[in-house]
Amino acid sequence: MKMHRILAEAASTIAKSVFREHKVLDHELATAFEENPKWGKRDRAFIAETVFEVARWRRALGFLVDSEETTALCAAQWVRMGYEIPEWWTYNGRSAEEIKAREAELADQPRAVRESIPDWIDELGVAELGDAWDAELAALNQRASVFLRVNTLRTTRPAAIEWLAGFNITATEVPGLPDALVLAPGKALPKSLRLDGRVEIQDAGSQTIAPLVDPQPGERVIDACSGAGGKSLHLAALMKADGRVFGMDIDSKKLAELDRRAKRANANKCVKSKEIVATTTTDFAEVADRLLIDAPCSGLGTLKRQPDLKWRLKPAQLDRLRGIQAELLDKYPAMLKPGGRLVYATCSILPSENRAVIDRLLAKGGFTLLEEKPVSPSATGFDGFYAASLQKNPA
Ligand SMILES: C[S@@+](CC[C@H](N)C(=O)[O-])C[C@H]1O[C@@H](n2cnc3c(N)ncnc32)[C@H](O)[C@@H]1O
Repeated sequence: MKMHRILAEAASTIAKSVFREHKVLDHELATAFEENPKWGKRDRAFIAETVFEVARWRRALGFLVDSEETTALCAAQWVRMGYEIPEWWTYNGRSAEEIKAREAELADQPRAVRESIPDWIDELGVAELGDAWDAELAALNQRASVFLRVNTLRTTRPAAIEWLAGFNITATEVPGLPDALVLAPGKALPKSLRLDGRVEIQDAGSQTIAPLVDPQPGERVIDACSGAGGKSLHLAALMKADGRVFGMDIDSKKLAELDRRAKRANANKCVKSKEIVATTTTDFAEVADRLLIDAPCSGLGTLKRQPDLKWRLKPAQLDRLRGIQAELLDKYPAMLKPGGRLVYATCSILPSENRAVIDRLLAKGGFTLLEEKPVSPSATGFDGFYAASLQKNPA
């Protein structure tokens, strides 16, 4: 296979900005694609595969090529992809033949190298998950499938499958999740279909959270960390857009995106965005029948989708996130009616961000645990999530 120099250089530049400047891979890729509209589908696929796999397998590739330089890591990845390393590609590291030969030795390397994860996360995984860490880590290194949630305010699942087939996109039902579809491997959803509102890109694991809130038509539901509203829109659909979902966040840009998405989804009469300010918890005191706290977290359950995250995340950041999680569970339940339901959720698989946070809430009193729902990447093939539903004890 022939490799184009401009594309190879673009991929290496993106990978470098991710590793050296801690840029977010997804954003860097989107910007590069926007700035280069002439790149075709195959060009984009080559760049995306290179940078995603280099980010995913950084340490393993480093072992193969015996270098940590991005140019060398890219060379090792291209060997894995079946390319010959072009003579114009200069890097300090082993040759293609040596790279291939070292694949066999990779199996004998420590897990953190083999599975390509910083030592501190590997140690944390073992400390928190014990024997289960091996399988979870391996699952988090798989390539992610594209999952969709059918917006039942606009269409039905069979009609959505047919609609997508009209664009030559094969989507199949995901067992156990009534609104979920998965695309055939390697297929993506073009932008025009993403902006249509009939379907939303939403991981299957994420689609297990809103049903746990169990919102009923006519109720008032607060989604206290709504971001751009992946779960707010799901809540509104489950309520048949009858009632109110307050999508709250401290980030007004994300709320503006929620407003746009709600309009496309036919949910804008039900979903109202509210920027969180100092008086929000008193303004909304005991207003909600149900409260979702989809807390900021390490995101370690989503490494398949954002492998660059593992190199950006630092122990101090994780400590800070645990502090925020505790603080949100301290403050936001004031917005819930007595007898109402609280759901706490994260996209982390670490018990210290999940059950430990709930245990502290339970120890303080005032809540009864109803159900816990961990989503294991190795057991499901989905992103990793955790959710716990609790009842606020009646007054
Ligand atoms: C896990 S993300 C939410 C994802 C979103 N629920 C979804 O389904 O698309 C966590 C969100 O919490 C927000 N956040 C951070 N600190 C917050 C705070 N103190 N109060 C409310 N939201 C906060 C972040 O801006 C971010 O959007």
